[in-house]
Amino acid sequence: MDKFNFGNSDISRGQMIQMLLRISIATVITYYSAKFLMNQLDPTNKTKKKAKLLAEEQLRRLNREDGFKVYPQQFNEYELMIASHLVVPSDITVSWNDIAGLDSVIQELRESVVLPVRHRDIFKGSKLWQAPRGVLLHGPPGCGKTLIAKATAKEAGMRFINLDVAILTDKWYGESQKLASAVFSLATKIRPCIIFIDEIDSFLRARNSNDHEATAMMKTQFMMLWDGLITNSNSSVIVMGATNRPQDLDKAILRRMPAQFLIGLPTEIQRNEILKLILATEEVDVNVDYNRLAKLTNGFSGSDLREMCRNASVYRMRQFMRANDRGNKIIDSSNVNRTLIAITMNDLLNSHSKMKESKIHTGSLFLESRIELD
Ligand SMILES: Nc1ncnc2c1ncn2[C@@H]1O[C@H](COP(=O)(O)OP(=O)(O)OP(=O)(O)O)[C@@H](O)[C@H]1O
Repeated sequence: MDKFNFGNSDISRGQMIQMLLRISIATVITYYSAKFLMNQLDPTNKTKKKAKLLAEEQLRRLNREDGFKVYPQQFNEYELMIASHLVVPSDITVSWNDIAGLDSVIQELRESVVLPVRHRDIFKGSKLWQAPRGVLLHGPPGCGKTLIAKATAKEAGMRFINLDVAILTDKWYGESQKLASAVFSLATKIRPCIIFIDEIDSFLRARNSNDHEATAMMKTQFMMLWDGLITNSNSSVIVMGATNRPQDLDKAILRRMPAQFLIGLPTEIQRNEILKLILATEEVDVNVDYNRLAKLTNGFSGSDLREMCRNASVYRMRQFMRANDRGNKIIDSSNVNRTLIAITMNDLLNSHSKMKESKIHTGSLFLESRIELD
């Protein structure tokens, strides 16, 4: 029998094998226990699990609704993290018809983005007639940038990744570079796809010496991956960014977004169109004067106009309920006098003056021109 000599004691081959076996089992147990413990201690563990489940569900829905042949198994864990921000086309409820007063922007987006993507088979030989790989929507808050990005995706039949950049920069997630690369590999796998980055300036602002080394590296990598899209002409992946502060963006980023659209505060004519669109689905009294409202709402964004109309409608409903409250009795909807629930000019004027006052207080009323002040 073979004997091994350890110091003063002899060990047989069997004992040697047994010892190696024990060491191996102990190593495996230690490895898995450490992994389990690290998973338990990782504060993002729950979020990651949730994100993975959500991503798998979204990808399954893409298969079901879009006839798209992708399966969660085809994606790595980083791509799944990003896929949790995927918006399935049927969940995008806005279209061009939901945007008022921005016809020229819509027309340009239709020609430069929607048509090349929708008809990419016809123009696949052309190196010039392609959708730009980067589109920048800039302008004050609440004027329709997100609305336009979603409607573009809907009209072009593109999938939409609403990228929350916090996930790339949050130190808890770590591995920022792998996630950044997953953004592009996922988008390419599910193309045609829009990667939408709201407040892109907070993520890709001009680089400076105060940047953390990891952040600077991630930005550089993001741009390299983006360049990969530009050279791969068939990829039909577009990065669409929205910002209130285009001046803060890195020049290198601006170069990668050749299509730039200013979505400014609406003019009087645009406000008139927006008000009509917002109120088109509501009961509105015949005395509502859209021209006057459009004149009065100088400095209001589309989102302010919506809020103004919503408050007017809440006010109308409250008045109606107070007048018709019969204790616990349910109001018979077939018997309601429709003129009593129609929003009136007074409701809108009251709502307007309250909003204007609060906007003046908060310093958020940016007038379009002095002429409209009076
Ligand atoms: N041109 C418009 N036509 C119709 N509705 C509009 C328009 N502009 C804004 N709205 C309304 O305002 C809401 C907010 O718009 P949106 O989120 O697109 O603005 P944004 O420019 O992306 O703002 P932020 O910079 O704050 O993200 C929309 O959901 C819509 O109800």
